[in-house]
Amino acid sequence: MLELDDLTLRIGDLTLVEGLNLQLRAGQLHVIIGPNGTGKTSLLRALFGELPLAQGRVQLRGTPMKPHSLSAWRQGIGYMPQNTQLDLDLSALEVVVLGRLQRLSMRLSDDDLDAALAALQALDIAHLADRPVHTLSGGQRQMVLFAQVLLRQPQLMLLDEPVSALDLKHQMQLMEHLQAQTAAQGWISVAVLHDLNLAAQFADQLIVLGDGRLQAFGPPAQVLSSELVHRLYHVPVDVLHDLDGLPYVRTLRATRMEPHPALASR
Ligand SMILES: Nc1ncnc2c1ncn2[C@@H]1O[C@H](COP(=O)(O)OP(=O)(O)OP(=O)(O)O)[C@@H](O)[C@H]1O
Repeated sequence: MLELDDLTLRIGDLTLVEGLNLQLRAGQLHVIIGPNGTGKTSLLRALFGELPLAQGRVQLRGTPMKPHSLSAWRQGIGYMPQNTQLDLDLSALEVVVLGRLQRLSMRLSDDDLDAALAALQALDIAHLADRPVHTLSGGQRQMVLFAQVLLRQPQLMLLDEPVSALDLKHQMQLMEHLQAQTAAQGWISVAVLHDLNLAAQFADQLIVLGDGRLQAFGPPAQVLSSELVHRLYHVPVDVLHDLDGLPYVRTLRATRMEPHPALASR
């Protein structure tokens, strides 16, 4: 369990997130949704120990996060930040092996290399293994960094917009892998997504942030409503349900473009 108790985050005079209480369970995929600038990235950074807590407590499996022992805290965390720029003179395989950094001694073991290759294969990107990472496309980099955090075998997985550069096939591949491994390995996974339909399809629990506060928390079928989406994003939507009862969001246009009169008469 990851417990957030009365968490408040500030940068200077700006309060980013206030009074957040959450209990996130092992084996579940939690997806944070919410408008731009509402504190999603800041929350992940705080959970990784990159942004100090202004107030409140965070505990992972009973162990509190403490400012003087952050490197120990981070050992159990797979963190994939939003920025996936990789100006390194390393191959994709070498970048993935860095996921084992906390365990690497002077030499790489065959086991480390096998695990890195297996992670690339599981994500269908083994063909990228020898490519220098600075030559990869944005989507390829994102997949390689995902393989790297998988290799950490984290207790807590923090992913900031992990599919933002991915095509449809790779979005599904990454999310399916994350969901399956979270359940199988008992990870506590937290991912920020902007795509509400992807969030509804894969989240066990949605964490809905708006105006720096928790607006809703729970399974997508209970949480996602037209009223909530409209209140958050000020966009008219219908929230419909598929045959499995999963919600999906259809955006509605408030106005329709009329053809220019000169074109309409043609
Ligand atoms: N280093 C910083 N200095 C000043 N303000 C910051 C800093 N980092 C974030 N903020 C502000 O904190 C607020 C929350 O930012 P954050 O990046 O957490 O939002 P977000 O929900 O992840 O947004 P997005 O969906 O656009 O990625 C924003 O108003 C942002 O401008």
